Amino acid sequence: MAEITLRQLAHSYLPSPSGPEDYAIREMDHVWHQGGAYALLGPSGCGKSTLLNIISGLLEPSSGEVLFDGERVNSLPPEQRNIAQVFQFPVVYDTMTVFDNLAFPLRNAGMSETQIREKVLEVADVLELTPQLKRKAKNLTADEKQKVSMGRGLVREDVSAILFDEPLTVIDPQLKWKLRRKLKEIHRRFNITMVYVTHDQLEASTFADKIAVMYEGQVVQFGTPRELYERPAHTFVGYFIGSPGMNLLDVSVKDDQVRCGEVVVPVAPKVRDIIARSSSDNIRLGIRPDFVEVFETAQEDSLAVEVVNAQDLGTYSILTLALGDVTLKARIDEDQATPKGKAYIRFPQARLGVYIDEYRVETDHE
Ligand SMILES: Nc1ncnc2c1ncn2[C@@H]1O[C@H](COP(=O)(O)OP(=O)(O)OP(=O)(O)O)[C@@H](O)[C@H]1O
Repeated sequence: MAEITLRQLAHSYLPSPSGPEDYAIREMDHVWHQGGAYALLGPSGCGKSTLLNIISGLLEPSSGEVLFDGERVNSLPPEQRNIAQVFQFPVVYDTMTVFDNLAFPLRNAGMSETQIREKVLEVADVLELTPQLKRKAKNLTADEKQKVSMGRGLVREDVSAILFDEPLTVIDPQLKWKLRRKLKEIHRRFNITMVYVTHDQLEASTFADKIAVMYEGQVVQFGTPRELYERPAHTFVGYFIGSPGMNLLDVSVKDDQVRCGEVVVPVAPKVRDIIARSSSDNIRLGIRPDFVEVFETAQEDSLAVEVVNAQDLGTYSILTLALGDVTLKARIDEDQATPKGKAYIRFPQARLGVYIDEYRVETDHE
């Protein structure tokens, strides 16, 4: 069991990196608390595997520290870190039985055969592998093999954390859901710190209590699925989480009014002041499609838009709207009539985020 702290951690695969873009991991501080169920979510190439390999000891970071329960482990090899890692492709000993595969780490640790049997049977039961215990691993299906890989991490009582690197890649879609639930159940039962790497937001939010979103070698937000959805801390989180992603409108202040192109956007005075004071030319207002209010007639503070498209998705529709030269999306429920041609939209102030140089700025109404 361990709390894993990453302190001023950075990693470059290049011998002499010259700028931030040469780093697979840009300097970061982060804590994975003991017993947490975490996901590390981000697009391909953002540094997820690099970070996992640094935690497990397969890779030594260029700078910074990895601490387990406050003890620096940078120079400890993987076998002394007591971290179990489950990779995309199952790692099993094909010629051994499932029982022997699961028993392998325990025999290595010198545990008695009686204890080994007890532990293997317990883990096999949780993973629903009991009927396969006597079978040779080479005769298993891909998902059974992956369950054996997971089981090898779970049998060890000394394990500090289990790191999963896209573990369901080789699993049939209908079984993925079942295995994800299994993992959640295992997490509750064994209370082990688990970090689950994925590029799939659904996988991340069904498994994890908290998600670290990675982008270009940095954790840009660490929060519950709800926090990531309702208050994205970075434009990337707004774009990457949710479907469709958050609307982002380029804005500036002209004649004391916040404008998106030529359209004046009504915002709270505090928001206007923040935008007016900023010297950046990268300022955007962000709002999720489901927080955009849509009306058929003009309302106080509403903006006139053209309905470009309406996509009926059963219980809701996604509208594509033109606000001046800008296109945005709004989601309306099935009980709301779909407007045609002209419509009016309003941005509830509490749902509107201000992003300066991609990061969300705190405003009073939040
Ligand atoms: N062994 C390596 N040598 C050099 N560059 C590497 C190496 N491994 C990864 N990289 C680079 O480091 C960056 C981060 O890669 P990493 O594999 O950690 O990302 P990832 O988020 O896990 O992506 P994926 O989901 O595609 O595996 C990428 O730009 C990648 O090209």
